[in-house]
Amino acid sequence: MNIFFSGSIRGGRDDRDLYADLIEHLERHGTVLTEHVGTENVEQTEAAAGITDGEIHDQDVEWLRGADIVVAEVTTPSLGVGYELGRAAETGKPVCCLYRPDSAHELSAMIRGNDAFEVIEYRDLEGVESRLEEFVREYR
Ligand SMILES: O=c1[nH]c(=O)n([C@H]2C[C@H](O)[C@@H](COP(=O)(O)O)O2)cc1CO
Repeated sequence: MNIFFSGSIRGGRDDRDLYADLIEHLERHGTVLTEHVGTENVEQTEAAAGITDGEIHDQDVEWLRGADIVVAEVTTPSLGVGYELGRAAETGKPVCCLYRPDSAHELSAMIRGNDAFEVIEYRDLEGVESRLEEFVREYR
């Protein structure tokens, strides 16, 4: 199973460690196409490799097309994550959005208000693992 994991990069990296943990968890169930979202210094690595924003966009959309499911951590608001979710919604792929309500960020109505998205509210990794697993198993 191919999994597209979406998480904030230029929107802010406060949750980077959590993304890495979620990706590690998801990798037990399939291939995470966007492993770099959880890695340190992702932008510096892309810049050093001479990858342009256009290439980042096109590669991302290609991975999105090849994904069976989409899992997004949406607590840190990100234009890129919102864009990916909008495109995913158009394809009808299963989308799961993970949100921590005890954060300072209110979840957008464009995410919570889309009935096609499964929104899981949680506090920490331990509290979300089994629900995430349920979601993944549903589409395996
Ligand atoms: O360097 C990047 N590489 C990359 O893959 N992305 C994709 C994956 C993330 O799920 C999403 C993050 O968007 P943003 O950078 O606007 O927070 O966009 C985004 C960037 C930077 O915008």
